[in-house]
Amino acid sequence: MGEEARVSPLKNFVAGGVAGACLLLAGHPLDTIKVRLQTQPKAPCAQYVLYRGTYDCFRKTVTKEGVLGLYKGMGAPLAGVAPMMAISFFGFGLGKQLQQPDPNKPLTHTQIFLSGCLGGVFTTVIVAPGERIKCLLQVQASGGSSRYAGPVDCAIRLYKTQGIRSVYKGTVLTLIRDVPSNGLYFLTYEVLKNFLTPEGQSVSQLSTPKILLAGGIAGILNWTIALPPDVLKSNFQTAPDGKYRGVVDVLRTLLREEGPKSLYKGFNAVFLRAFPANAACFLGFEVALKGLNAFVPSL
Ligand SMILES: CC(=O)O[C@H](CC(=O)[O-])C[N+](C)(C)C
Repeated sequence: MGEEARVSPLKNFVAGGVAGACLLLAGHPLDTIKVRLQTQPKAPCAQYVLYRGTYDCFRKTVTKEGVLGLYKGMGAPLAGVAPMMAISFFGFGLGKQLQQPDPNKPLTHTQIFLSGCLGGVFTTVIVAPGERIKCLLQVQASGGSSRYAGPVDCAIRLYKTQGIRSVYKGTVLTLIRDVPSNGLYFLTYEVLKNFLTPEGQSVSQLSTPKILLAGGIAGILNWTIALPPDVLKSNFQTAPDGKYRGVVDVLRTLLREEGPKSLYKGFNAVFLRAFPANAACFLGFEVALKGLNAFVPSL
């Protein structure tokens, strides 16, 4: 693999930022639904459940809060997703460069996977606090209370009351979610890009529908392994302090109270979102990269 020209980590960083903005705009409404479904309180019987499913959650959110309700909690990701994807693409590019001293020697699948994993390690520094704040805001809106006025207020209060540990609550689960899924994400995209490139053509000439297809599938596969740790993370990060003793305790509690199916809570919302959001993400990346190559080739 790898007849593609080598892209500098800096170009990956800038184009990754554009990719992140596209990902957020296309995916945030379904992300709100996902978090609300994942964290809704367990009802004594089906009749009292707050949201009966993806459509029910969508309908109730729009009826109660308007369409903008779907964009609740977007302040933190807005400031977080673009840099997160910028760092993710940067880490991926750096990982590839570190493992490929000779640009003419193609990388193996394992090396591509490991490059993606490196991106996942780097992003955790900003993703863990970003997710903590985002989930708290999404859940408080769904519960009807407004303890935090917004992302900055939330970050300040968490920091003031319990320090940096509270802001970074859920870091281990974020690593468990993002390191392997990042590896699979980039590996899938690169493999599909090569597969979809007609014989004798360069991968950089891939058509828009094929980029969308490769990006969308990469997003879906990424979530098949990211969803169970994501459910644990959302529950852990939004739980009152002291409710869980740690990662294993959240897993045990969820399995005991709601069974193994609970690890795929929010499945419909996640998979409905994954394809369009990640298709938009990779298209944004490729378009931005073409722009950078044309206007700032030396970057
Ligand atoms: C698990 C996750 O956040 O996936 C990201 C894409 C998405 O659908 O939000 C991509 N990445 C694996 C780079 C974090």
